[in-house]
Amino acid sequence: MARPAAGGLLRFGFHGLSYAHIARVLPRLIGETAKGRVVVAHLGHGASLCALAGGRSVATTMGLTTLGGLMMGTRSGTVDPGLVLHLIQARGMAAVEVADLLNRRSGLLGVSGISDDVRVLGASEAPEAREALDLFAYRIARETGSLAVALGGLDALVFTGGIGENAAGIRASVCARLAFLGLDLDPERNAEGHSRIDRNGSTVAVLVIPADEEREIADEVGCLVSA
Ligand SMILES: Nc1ncnc2c1ncn2[C@@H]1O[C@H](COP(=O)(O)OP(=O)(O)O)[C@@H](O)[C@H]1O
Ligand SMILES: CC(=O)OP(=O)(O)O
Ligand SMILES: [Mg+2]
Repeated sequence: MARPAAGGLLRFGFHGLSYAHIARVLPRLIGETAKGRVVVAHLGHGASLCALAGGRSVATTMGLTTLGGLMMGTRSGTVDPGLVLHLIQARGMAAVEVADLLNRRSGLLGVSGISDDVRVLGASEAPEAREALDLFAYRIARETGSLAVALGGLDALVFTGGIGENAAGIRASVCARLAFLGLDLDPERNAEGHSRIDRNGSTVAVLVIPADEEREIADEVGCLVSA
């Protein structure tokens, strides 16, 4: 029997419509591999990862709120819980100020001090911009490693969302850090924006699939209407 959640609090995860769409289209793109161990990286203003086993979510990086997991445009992602206590107890910050700091003034914007937009940071020559993008890619790769443990390995990695679909440099930086898993990115296919961007012989398939949450909503409403 499932245990009742503490105070009704649940680990929700987010970007579910995006992940549902990927799980739906993946078999057409990679066949039987779609039934294996897949990590999907939804990288937009908000960013999260989802581990799919047999097409079903078994772990995600966001939890009760959209603050957890990856570093994002303006959100910190996971931090030491003691940091929050320190800011309140030792620095005298109000809870509302901490919430504003972690949600709206952290992430790519906070680290770079320049922008939350990957396009602006990619075009900047400031070392802080480079540092922010490197940290963003490092956090994605590190959390992908964590989800690979949850899955017991990795057969496919999918990039989606505005950054996942368009930022070839971020994809390359993430994939380089995951090469030890047997993931071999094809730099040309990645730069040219193909949907399949791993090299022949890569033990991990790497794909870029456009997010289509609207299509998922339409399909679900269609199912309800025709039921
Ligand atoms: N051509 C591009 N190159 C790099 N990054 C891009 C590009 N286009 C959009 N982005 C990034 O995508 C982000 C928005 O992603 P999107 O998935 O549209 O957001 P949302 O979470 O609001 O749906 C922007 O913050 C920007 O950093
Ligand atoms: C859940 C979430 O972070 O949404 P968005 O990516 O639209 O900010
Ligand atoms: Mg979106």
